[in-house]
Amino acid sequence: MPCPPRGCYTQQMINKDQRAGPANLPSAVHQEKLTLLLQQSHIAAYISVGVAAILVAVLWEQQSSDRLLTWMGGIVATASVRVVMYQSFRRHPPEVDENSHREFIYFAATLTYFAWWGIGSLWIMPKASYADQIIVLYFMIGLAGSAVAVFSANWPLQIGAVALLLLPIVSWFFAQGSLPEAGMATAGLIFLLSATRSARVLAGTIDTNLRLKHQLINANAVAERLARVDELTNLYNRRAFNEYSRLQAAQAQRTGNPLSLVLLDLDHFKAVNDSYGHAVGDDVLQHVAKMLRESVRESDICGRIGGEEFAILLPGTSAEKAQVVAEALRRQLYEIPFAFPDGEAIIHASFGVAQVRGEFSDALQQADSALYAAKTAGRNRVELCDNVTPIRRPGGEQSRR
Ligand SMILES: Nc1nc2c(ncn2[C@@H]2O[C@H](COP(=O)(O)OP(=O)(O)OP(=O)(O)O)[C@@H](O)[C@H]2O)c(=O)[nH]1
Repeated sequence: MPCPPRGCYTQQMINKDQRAGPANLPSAVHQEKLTLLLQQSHIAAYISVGVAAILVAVLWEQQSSDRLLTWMGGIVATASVRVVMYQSFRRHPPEVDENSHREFIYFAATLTYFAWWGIGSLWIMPKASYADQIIVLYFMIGLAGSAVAVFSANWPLQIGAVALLLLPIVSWFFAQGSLPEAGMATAGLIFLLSATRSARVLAGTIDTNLRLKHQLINANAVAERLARVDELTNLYNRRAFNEYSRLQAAQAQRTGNPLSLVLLDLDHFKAVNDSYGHAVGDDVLQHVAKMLRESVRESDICGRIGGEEFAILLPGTSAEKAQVVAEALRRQLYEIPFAFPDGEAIIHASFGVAQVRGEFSDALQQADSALYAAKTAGRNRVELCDNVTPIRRPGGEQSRR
């Protein structure tokens, strides 16, 4: 089947739309937050390994090299888990609606990384000098600040990272009991509380923005669908059918492949509405649409182009073959009675067939003439345009809508 134009619905897409509906909003937002988080945090993992190396260099003279290198090894190992997991997410992104255990492992690895930083900082901090303690506290506060920004898409991870980084060192300072250390502890605590508050505000703002974004995406998808699909029958509406058919006609002219058009109009449909009411009339239209959808090829395009008028475009099909298809549809409709409230009755339709040989509008007029000929010849029959003298309906094509 030739590729449909961009933004144009194919029948398969319409069928898929019917099944899928708009994306699940909470899942779509969750997935986007996860993507945002992963994108930011894997670069942050490299940066924080660099920062750890600087801290090791700064403390090299004051602390045992074994201890510093062991701590650095732990930082590299836990950061590597985050990077490897990021690569795995990149290669196999989680589906919307998937409840991913990988996500849990990633969160656990990230929190372990920050716990290693937070608890390890006490282990590598030279306890004898205030200057060294301030240096370590400075590094921890800086890292906590960047964690607020990096994990802004996930509030629990933000708070977890900041708490794991700062709580051990702040508690240790408080436990020392001296005034300078209590001052450093208080400064760290104030930073911890303000970072927690900022984290919450930032995460809330991101959540609201993503929700609005996905609501807009869903609303656009629904509007796009409504503009092209007939709500009652889920077939193409007239505008979309014509648009698609014009493109197919141009393509058929280029490739030389045959293309045909079948129009069908239910017979005496007014009587159905008058006898059973509009709601039953709608049921009949849906019944016919379902039959058409299920009977034609996947590559054929069905549309409801008027009240009780349908059209089918058949790529790769000559008028003679389209006439056979139309005849089969006519018989199928005629042979399967419709269950009306007071019993079964036959629904039938008249068909007009034409081959699209140039402009689609010409073929539409020819098929319409053939359809009119089928109506005037007694209804419930198929006419091929080549067999009928072109007839303009009284009042022209417009008068039927
Ligand atoms: N239930 C329902 N009826 C519709 C809809 N659109 C158009 N109609 C009705 O379709 C009927 C068309 O009537 P006519 O144009 O006289 O055609 P007909 O009765 O089928 O007669 P022939 O085509 O000459 O066989 C009218 O009663 C319209 O109200 C719709 O969406 N739902």
